Amino acid sequence: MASGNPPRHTHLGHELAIPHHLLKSAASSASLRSREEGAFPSAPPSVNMPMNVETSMPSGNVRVVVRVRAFLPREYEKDSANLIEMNPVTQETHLNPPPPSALRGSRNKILDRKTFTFDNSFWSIDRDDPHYVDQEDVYNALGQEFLDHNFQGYHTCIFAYGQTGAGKSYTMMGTPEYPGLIPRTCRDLFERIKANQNPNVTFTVRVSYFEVYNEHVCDLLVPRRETPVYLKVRESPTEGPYIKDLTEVPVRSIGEVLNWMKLGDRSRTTASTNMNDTSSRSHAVFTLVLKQIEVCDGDETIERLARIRLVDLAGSERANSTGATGARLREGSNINKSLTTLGRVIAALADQAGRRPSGPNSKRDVIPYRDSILTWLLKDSLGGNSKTAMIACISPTDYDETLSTLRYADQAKRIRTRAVINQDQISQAERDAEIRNMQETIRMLQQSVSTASMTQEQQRTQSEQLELYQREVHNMQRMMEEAREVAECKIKSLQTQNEALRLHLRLAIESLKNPIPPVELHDGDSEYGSDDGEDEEPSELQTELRARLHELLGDLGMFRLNLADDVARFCPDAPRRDNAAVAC
Ligand SMILES: Nc1ncnc2c1ncn2[C@@H]1O[C@H](COP(=O)(O)OP(=O)(O)OP(=O)(O)O)[C@@H](O)[C@H]1O
Repeated sequence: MASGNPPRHTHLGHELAIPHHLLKSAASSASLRSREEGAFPSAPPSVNMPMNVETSMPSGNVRVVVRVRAFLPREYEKDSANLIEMNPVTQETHLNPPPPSALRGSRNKILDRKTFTFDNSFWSIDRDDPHYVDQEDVYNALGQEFLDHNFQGYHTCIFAYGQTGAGKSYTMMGTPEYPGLIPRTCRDLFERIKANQNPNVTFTVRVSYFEVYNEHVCDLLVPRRETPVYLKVRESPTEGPYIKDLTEVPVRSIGEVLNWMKLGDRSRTTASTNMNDTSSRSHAVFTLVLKQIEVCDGDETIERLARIRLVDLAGSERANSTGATGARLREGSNINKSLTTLGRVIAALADQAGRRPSGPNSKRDVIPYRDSILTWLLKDSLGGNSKTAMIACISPTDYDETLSTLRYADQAKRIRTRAVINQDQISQAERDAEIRNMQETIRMLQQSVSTASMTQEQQRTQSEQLELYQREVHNMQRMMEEAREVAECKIKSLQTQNEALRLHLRLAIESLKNPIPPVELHDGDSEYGSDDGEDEEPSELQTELRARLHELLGDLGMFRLNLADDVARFCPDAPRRDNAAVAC
């Protein structure tokens, strides 16, 4: 939108031409300006980030890991066989066919041993195994690296996929005893912020939490009501799909995030099925937005923005194994519908990535994001501006479901996203001007909506347009507010420094007017010393006091030298004194 002919907005059956500069500013303001991946040489030293961010993720590809969970009591009871093998060196995952005794009577298809290779194969079956991967290991292998990307200004998304009861919620959320990736990410985020040494950088964190249940979006950070409130999904040309009126709360500590997380978890839709006592019946999306504002010289600020999206999908399931009927069955079919759409989106993206780079006129496939709310909301994470990872969770005992999950994951490996650093460097004056331009655009749109007899369709389009602009202005105002707060802090600290300098100078001038006479210290000169102490050893206290006195006199000498320097710098007309004379 920023170049070429200005797009025209339909108005009253004619076209309403919005001045080009207004459109340009509106388009560029809502999303932070981005740099191409790799263009940003290294993280600023202010951010607690390894200088050499080591990444095993090939540039742009979705990172795919697989995790096999421990046996559950019901699997022990049935004496189920373990079908999974993993090679910690090659990261291969092997799926073996079940023993003939475990095959259902009618089954006559021959099952093969299947092998897949992922970025990581996490073995979480037996805690006593030397290669056992616990919650911390998963975080260290994946979460840490993704948080590094966030501090660099990249959006990221980690989502857990797998059949019901395969360990998605355990991996993402975990238990109080074994916290998962989400609480660990939050903790590490605040620890890194606390460790930041650069006083010019300030951090703000906001959190939101929603679920997609039966193709409806519910805000998990507002208390549940009798009649559920469903939120609408909208799409902005600059931000992509977003949820209108979703609660986003600022958080200042890990304690605050955990409280919100608990509140959200209590509102989440879960139910007991044959496969899982606390089965998630919805897709839950936990999002943190990290903003870093660095105040530079003048009124310029650099802002880096990262969205950290952590998704616990509902489990894919077969109706006969979950034993679902009624509402559970309807939930299940909706869950499967959105997961099937997710599968189609992944397949289309993988297919697109597998083809040779297309020429300027070649047609790109339409990716069916809009076929489900889940895929529409994850559009950016799956095929856009995000570094993305998929954790495929598998059970060690179910051949068919595990094979389907592994195939899904294998396809996801081929997807390439286009992550960019979301960074904006702009002065307050420029931003003020942009806001004024956008407000002007809104005023024109308001006029066009209210003045004339438009068809309902035109009115709807105009209103949507208006809503988008208003959201953009709101975002800009919030950014300005944050930048202003940071600048005010900086000004306060400069004022304090200024005060200190003034005091220093006043002392300097006073010292010039009333010079302190040089003091000479002789070893015997102390009210604590002895007069005839020639042959008497000084006490420990005396030695200590003498040393301290020497130290103080040394400091005094330095102080006087500094004063003389300051006087020479700040009061060049004052009578000059010999430095050597003022120093002791
Ligand atoms: N790595 C693991 N180690 C030990 N127990 C695990 C592990 N992963 C999962 N579990 C246990 O397995 C059970 C099912 O796990 P979880 O609820 O995470 O599955 P899920 O994939 O989220 O299922 P659903 O899709 O139905 O919500 C839980 O009792 C959980 O504690």
